[in-house]
Amino acid sequence: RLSADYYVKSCPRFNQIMQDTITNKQITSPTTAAGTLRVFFHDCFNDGCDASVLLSSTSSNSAERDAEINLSLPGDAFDLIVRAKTALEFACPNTVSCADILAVATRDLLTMLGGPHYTVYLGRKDSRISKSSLAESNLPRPTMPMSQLIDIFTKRGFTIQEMVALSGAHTVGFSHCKEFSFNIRNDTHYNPRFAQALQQACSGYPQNPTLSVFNDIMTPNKFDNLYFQNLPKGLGVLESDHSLYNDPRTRPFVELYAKDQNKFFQDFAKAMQKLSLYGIKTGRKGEIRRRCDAVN
Ligand code: HEM
Ligand SMILES: [Ca+2]
Ligand SMILES: [Ca+2]
Repeated sequence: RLSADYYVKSCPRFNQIMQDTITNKQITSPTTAAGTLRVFFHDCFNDGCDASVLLSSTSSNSAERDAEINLSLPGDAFDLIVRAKTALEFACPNTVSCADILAVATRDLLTMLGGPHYTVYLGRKDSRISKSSLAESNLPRPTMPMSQLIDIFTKRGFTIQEMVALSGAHTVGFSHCKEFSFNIRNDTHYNPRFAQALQQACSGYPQNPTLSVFNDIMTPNKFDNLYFQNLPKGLGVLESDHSLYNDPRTRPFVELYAKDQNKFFQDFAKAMQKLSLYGIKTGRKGEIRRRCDAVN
């Protein structure tokens, strides 16, 4: 039931409105792209790409967004979706789902950063449920052992290679100091000078929880394969980044993508397209929300 031109008749200006909104937002707030990519991932791994992550909590429900693991999702990503939805509701009311907006925004922002293009099939419906209690168990943590990380992906039908390709998303964006600081001193996988620099950058983090560092120190704002080239040099930020290189199950793919950016782009694009279809709701299993932060 999904199709690439799902809104051609019902909302002919869909692509144009998305493009305009995204370009404007990304130019004024350049951290939007990485933030949106992470929001999309966190939505999809929680019961599918159904915009459940966009719902706000109500007096009777604590929504995913308020789960501890999602508190660091940046406001700019949510703001982008609100802007796109507002413009789309004006042009074609009750037509475009928030889940489709998030999927297209993620793809278009990736392209703006220099990443690969892929077709996003459209026609997703929005969820009516969002539970903060489920978020923690569905999402990977940097402190999890590799077996558990692999489990989270394979349970959802993603191979180990697809997991590594998708982790290449850490070629852009930030990590807050609290996600890795406790670990720098004990983990021998860090390049010693890099460990020192990280410690310095994060020295004030208990008092200042907003302190953060780039995920890819070489090209933090460019979507490329430098993330994979960093890992063998001990220049990964999160413990899970280091593990991708240090675990024999994932290392071959890190080496492959470090050598061959085209292969990384091909595999990443395919895996993102697969992610964008994961657990989606169609027909009566969902709705077209009028506002992305509340059920109808
Ligand atoms: C393999 C398991 C993964 C773990 C343990 C993990 C963990 C994390 C953590 C802890 C952060 C820092 C967030 C912050 O402090 O604000 C982060 C950032 C990020 N992650 Fe992951 N992640 C994983 C996989 C993925 C995947 C599959 C994607 C997308 C396809 C992704 C996209 C991102 C992006 C884009 C950022 C930067 C966000 C920003 O700049 O606002 N991650 N990740
Ligand atoms: Ca979801
Ligand atoms: Ca990069």
